[in-house]
Amino acid sequence: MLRGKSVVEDSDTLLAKGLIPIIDLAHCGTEEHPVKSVVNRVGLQLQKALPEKGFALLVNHGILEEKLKVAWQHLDNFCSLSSDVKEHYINNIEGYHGYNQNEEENSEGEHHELRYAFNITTLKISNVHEDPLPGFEEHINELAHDFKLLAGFILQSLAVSLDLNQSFLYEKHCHMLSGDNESKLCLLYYPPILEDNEKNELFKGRLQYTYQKCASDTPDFRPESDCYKTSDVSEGATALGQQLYSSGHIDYGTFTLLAQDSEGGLEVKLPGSEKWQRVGHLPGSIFINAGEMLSIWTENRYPALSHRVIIPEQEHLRVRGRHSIAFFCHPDNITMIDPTDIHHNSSTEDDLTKPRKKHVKIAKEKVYNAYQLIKRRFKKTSNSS
Ligand SMILES: O=C(O)CCC(=O)C(=O)O
Ligand SMILES: [Fe+2]
Repeated sequence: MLRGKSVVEDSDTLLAKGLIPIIDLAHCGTEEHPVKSVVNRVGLQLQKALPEKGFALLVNHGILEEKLKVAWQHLDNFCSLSSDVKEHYINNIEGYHGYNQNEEENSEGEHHELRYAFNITTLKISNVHEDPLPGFEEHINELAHDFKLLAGFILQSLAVSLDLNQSFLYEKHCHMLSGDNESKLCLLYYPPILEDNEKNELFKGRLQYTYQKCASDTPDFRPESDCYKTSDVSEGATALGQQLYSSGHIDYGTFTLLAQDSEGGLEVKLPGSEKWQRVGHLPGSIFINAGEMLSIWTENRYPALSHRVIIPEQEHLRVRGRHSIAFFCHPDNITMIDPTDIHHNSSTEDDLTKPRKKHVKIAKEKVYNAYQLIKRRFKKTSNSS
């Protein structure tokens, strides 16, 4: 048994309690012709969901579950390649594109993968050889494109939700997956956690899924020190965090879209709360959460969601590991993340009646562009770890 285990019943999840905003994207149109009424309705739903919960579940988003499953199958095939073949895909050549090696040595000098991550940062690069992985590149590129389109739609609704011109945010993210923009699609596989064998116990002790070095050869902008927060330690996670796949963190972009293959222990802290709560799994849905840049842009009107992934208590879930796909939506690098932009471009009554003093105060604060914010965050993270 894993130490400190506390079984969360299915009925204990936010989903089962009916506390998750579910946003239906059916009939939303195409990228060139989004259906205005759906854009507006989704905008209204985001306007309520993001301040209150920091996240929502998207359904009927147009990305077929089958397509996600095929991507995970491809990732599994990739993971089972020998280390020397995998090495060809390590992402140190073209920025962060490609395979993120993340292995840890146990006390006997054996290497174990903690998390496999394959990133798609641009749709142009062709660094996946067809040979050992037929169809892999075509499939993941198509999937990355689908996520980009979905993000594009959400950006338009998000702008509407902030009383901005519909294209305001969309235009500031127009280089997603094409350079000068830190957005990426990340295919993730966390190998199963086995237990009850002495060696493995030792391995688990060093496992440090909490201490996510998952992108150790690339900037992983998450606050690593978070894994030692007492709130992570409470409610079933041990001090070393053996029960966490991913420690408590916020994402740094505008928002993240996350698909999961099953109930894999995703937990969130609702805005204003210090309590970790299990989300629950709605098959086929995509989880959307606000990132740090959106919270800066909106002066915390849409707070960045704290989340983590805990290793499921249920043996049958644990032994099959976890697959997920995250699309980190970032503004173009040169975009100034300036809250006054949102004020100036919006025309709500509230905005018009806001005291002038407030604007003066905002104007005085230093404004960074998206790239500078990422660098600053990275610097902070590496200083604290
Ligand atoms: O793997 C997951 O499902 C979550 C990953 C995550 O939150 C992240 O990489 O930022
Ligand atoms: Fe995250």
